[in-house]
Amino acid sequence: MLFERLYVVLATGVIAIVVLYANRRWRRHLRDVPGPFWDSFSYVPRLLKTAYGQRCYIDIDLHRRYGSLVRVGPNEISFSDSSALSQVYSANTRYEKSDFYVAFDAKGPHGSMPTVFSTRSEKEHRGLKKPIYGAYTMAVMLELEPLTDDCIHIFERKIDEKISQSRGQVIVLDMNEWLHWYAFDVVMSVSFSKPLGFMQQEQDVGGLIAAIEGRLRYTATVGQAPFLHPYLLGSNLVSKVANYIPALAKMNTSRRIVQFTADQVNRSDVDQGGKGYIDMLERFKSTGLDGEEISPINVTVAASGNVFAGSDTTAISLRALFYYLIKSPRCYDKLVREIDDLDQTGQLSGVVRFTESNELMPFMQACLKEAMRLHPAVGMPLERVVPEGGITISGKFIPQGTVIGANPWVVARDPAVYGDDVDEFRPERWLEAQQEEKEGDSSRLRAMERNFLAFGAGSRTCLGKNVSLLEMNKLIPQFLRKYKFELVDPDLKLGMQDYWFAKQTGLVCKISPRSHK
Ligand code: HEM
Repeated sequence: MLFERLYVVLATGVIAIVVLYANRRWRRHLRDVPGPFWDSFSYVPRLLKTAYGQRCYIDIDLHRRYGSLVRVGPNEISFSDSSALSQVYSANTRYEKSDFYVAFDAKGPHGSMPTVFSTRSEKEHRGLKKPIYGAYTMAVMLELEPLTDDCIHIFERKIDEKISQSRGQVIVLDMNEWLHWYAFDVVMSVSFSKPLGFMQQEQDVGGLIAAIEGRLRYTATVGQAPFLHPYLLGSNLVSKVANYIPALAKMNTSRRIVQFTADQVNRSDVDQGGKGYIDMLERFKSTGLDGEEISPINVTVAASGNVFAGSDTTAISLRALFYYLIKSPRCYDKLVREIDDLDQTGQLSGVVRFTESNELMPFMQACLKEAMRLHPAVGMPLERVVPEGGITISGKFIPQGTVIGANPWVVARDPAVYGDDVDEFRPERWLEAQQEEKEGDSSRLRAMERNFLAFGAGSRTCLGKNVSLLEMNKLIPQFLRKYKFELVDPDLKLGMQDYWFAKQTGLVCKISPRSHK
């Protein structure tokens, strides 16, 4: 009797699970969107694929196999149709961020807090962004430019010392980590008026880079099945226990990153007076800028965005540019000629200024754009929720509540937009499109810009874009003017760890002084 009852309970359970999964798989409207069969059944394939750290390549491959719409989860669709991009990622969008971003919330003293980056609500986003966006303008960055110069001086001094220790010969430098240290020192300088000393100490100060990396592994992976987060590191109890398990402690670092930021916010050692500039933190704190009040905890949360998002992204873009240039001697030489011509005619400052690079170096701008096209810093879909009324993409109706997203890596490789040589590093494509625009046809450039999601798009476009443009536009010409860069292994193909940020591994370079410098 007991066994019979047990059998009935078990059979009912199994049937319920089968019905649940079948219901998911054959959901109306989504059932005929192509994609790997098991991805439409369960969240496990998504979790596994992301945990593998190669999501950008996986997504490119999926779209090449299945077309512009791919079902990548029971309720998730990846799209690459250009015509839908400006609708989904627009300035006044109704497409809110998905729960993928939940695990990116900052952990404050009183629990999780959505940040300007992680908040799902567009309304809340506007409220969080309004008091701080004034600190990210290019005018502010130009005021803070001398802080970037200081970091470039430190970087140059370090390289020069190593070259002189090797009697003026070639040195070998792990540009992977040095570019990261540079990017971190700059973003800390413009944010808090002081570099943390990554380059000075030649190490990951306070383990901050490792802390961010660990957290990203968690957020990127668990974000594939965000309903798990409250039972994992989103739970206070689990989070406390995780601190005693080294493998989990590495990922349980959100509170530490926020605490680090709070220490900077509460600093007493930085004298703002007489400096001739106001750093970003002071601007966040100032209530006068946009007439908006901002609470102390919101200052910390806003500043933690700079800590979390401000270094990996720029370092990845810089690495991409160095790598593609070295791999393409034609482009490398052309860019060096552009810089040298300006240098020889006295048009460059001691440290190249942003305006010199931005206004006088068209090929340099094209190289930067092309490197960021081929290697966007974010390597996973920018997920959004379809609002009321649904959306039709590639002729297919997708209902309200479905999670859709375009991966910047996928849309940047659309041959219909960028041409058949889409996988090649060819900066000239941007100059050609700009020329067409000058001649009255802007269609190609507009399409290329629309598919360029390296900085995101619409209302959630990167806030720190100007910070990174400042850093990159100065460092690259300055270094190419002074040094020659080669790969230690000329056949090197960079490794990849894609946990939201598509981080390269293995960029080890030979650096030698250029003879006339
Ligand atoms: C080359 C460098 C950078 C790249 C490629 C980049 C890329 C991106 C992308 C793709 C997004 C949108 C993500 C989404 O839609 O989910 C984003 C948002 C954001 N980024 Fe960046 N980023 C860079 C540098 C920075 C820097 C230096 C900072 C801070 C100093 C920063 C702070 C932010 C913030 C706060 C957001 C959220 C904006 C919002 O939702 O309003 N980023 N970034």
